Amino acid sequence: MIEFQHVSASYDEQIQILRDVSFTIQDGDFVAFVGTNGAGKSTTMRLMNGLLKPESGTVLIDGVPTTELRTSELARRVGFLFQNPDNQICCNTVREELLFGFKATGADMAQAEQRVDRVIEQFAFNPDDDPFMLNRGTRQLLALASVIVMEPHVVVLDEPTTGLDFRECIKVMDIIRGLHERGTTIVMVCHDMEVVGDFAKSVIVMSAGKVVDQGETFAILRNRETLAKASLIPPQIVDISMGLSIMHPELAATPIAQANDLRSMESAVLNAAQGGANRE
Ligand SMILES: Nc1ncnc2c1ncn2[C@@H]1O[C@H](COP(=O)(O)OP(=O)(O)OP(=O)(O)O)[C@@H](O)[C@H]1O
Repeated sequence: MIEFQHVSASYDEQIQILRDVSFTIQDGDFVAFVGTNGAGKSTTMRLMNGLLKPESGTVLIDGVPTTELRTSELARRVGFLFQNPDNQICCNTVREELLFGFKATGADMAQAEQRVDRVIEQFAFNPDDDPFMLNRGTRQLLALASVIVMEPHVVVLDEPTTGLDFRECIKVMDIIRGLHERGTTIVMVCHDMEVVGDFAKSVIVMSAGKVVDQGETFAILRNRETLAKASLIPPQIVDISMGLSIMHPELAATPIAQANDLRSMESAVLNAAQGGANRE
């Protein structure tokens, strides 16, 4: 479990970046942090992996303040994927890169070699490839794999799909969904509301260094006040569903006004059409 209790933070003690931020992320959740540029989302992520310490308030990982956890212990509990894989990759071969976290935390290397072999197979990597010669999407997958291989309880992802094409984005998100299904807690910063709607179970909305709303994904993505506060545009189907129920108030009580994805919109529209045909 991750708890932020009245956390304030800054980089240079002059400008306060986070102000009195409180939230709880339960084990096994899949949470998306959303909000405008500069809202403080990445800063919040840095507080979770101890790269930044709170100026006031407490960040607790499994009940222990991050200020009391050694960096290696924190790294074992919370895996972190940076926005740019090139800030993460530092070794000359794929295999070395996947072993790096184990060496840095003094882990059992026999077990490490086994896990690395499994991940190389799962991702279909060539272990001898030079990471810096790989394309952007594969470097992102390698950075993700080097987090996953450590099997942390929590994986924090700062905009995991930025710079990826559609196919690469689906591949990365499918791997993250698989992790979540196997019980890993996922915390993700994401600007793409389609991705948030498709994957996240809950959403925390930030604006100007504060949490302005939090809750179940579609309760947030359907809240006009919250969307306006954080300048968010909901996923397309949600936008259409909300728009239709404004333009046609008689639809507000029908499944069309509740449709959050293409499949539920399709069945709501077909049902409505069949109802209309039966009445004729
Ligand atoms: N290393 C740093 N030193 C000083 N100020 C920083 C640093 N990193 C971020 N900031 C400032 O902190 C504020 C919050 O930045 P942060 O990156 O946390 O926001 P964000 O919500 O993740 O934004 P984005 O969506 O653009 O990534 C911004 O005003 C930013 O300029």
